[in-house]
Amino acid sequence: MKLVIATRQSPLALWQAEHVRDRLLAQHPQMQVELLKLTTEGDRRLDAPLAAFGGKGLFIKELEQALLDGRADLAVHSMKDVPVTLPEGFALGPILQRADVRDALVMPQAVTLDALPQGARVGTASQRRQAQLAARRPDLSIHPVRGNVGTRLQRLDEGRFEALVLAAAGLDRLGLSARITQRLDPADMLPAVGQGAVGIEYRAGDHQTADWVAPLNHLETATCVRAERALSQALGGDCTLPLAGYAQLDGDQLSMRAFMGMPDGSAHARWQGQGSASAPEALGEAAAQGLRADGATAILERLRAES
Ligand SMILES: NCc1[nH]cc(CCC(=O)O)c1CC(=O)O
Repeated sequence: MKLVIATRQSPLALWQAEHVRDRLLAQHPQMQVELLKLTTEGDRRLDAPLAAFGGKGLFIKELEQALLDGRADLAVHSMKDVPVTLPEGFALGPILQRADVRDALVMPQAVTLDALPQGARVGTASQRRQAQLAARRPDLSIHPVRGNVGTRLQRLDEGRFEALVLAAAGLDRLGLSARITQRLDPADMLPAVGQGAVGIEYRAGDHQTADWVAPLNHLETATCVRAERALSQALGGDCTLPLAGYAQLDGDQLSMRAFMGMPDGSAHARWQGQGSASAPEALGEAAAQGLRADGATAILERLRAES
């Protein structure tokens, strides 16, 4: 029994692949699990704006090629970065238990978002984070920053901005929790669809691999992420949209909050509702409809006109 995991080489991607490897070894002690470390087009072009070269899909194309070639059996991803529709021939398998879903502020000089001085510079390249920051603190000035978590922290340490927004899960996984100044309540900064969850992709029809990795699935997380991805899909599935969505499961009840806003803070739409845990996609679609009714249709038109 041998499984090969295709992974990017960023410290976060490696942590996640090693985590899946360790979980597989705990499940199947006789198994041999290897990592195939690849460099993706997205990694090679970390300085270009994401939308300019085709979006986040380019971070996983090389991993999928390795699956097709049979050089690897599975690929491990942050669910936040997995497009809602996979190319033909691939399937999304288990989704592991979600870690801290929240965004985090890293700020050497302030203690809370509200305590940041007027006009403070905040580093983020995410339209979603920008739209929500602008809705709450229109005075802040947004500075685009891309690259791995370490690169972004370095830019902060160089003094390019006063605060940085990153996913708490990424910082925690990298042992950088001590750098977090404030974990933002989802009411203040709603996370991205899939944030904090790690998922496994394999070749469609590879039942052997599917069977081996199936025990890693965390049903509650998978249900929530299904609802969140349905929201994204119903709004066009573009993962660079200023869209946030977070589902939570309580018994049979699935609840969800969604947000879409203009990155300049000039308009936003919100929705909140409940549905059945047995129909997560239906809740995600209801959330998309709710957002549209609250102004997201006009926001989507304005975004399209500006791009
Ligand atoms: N887009 C990059 C990315 N993809 C997943 C994470 C963090 C881990 C996660 O959300 O699971 C990050 C870094 C960040 O946004 O700070």
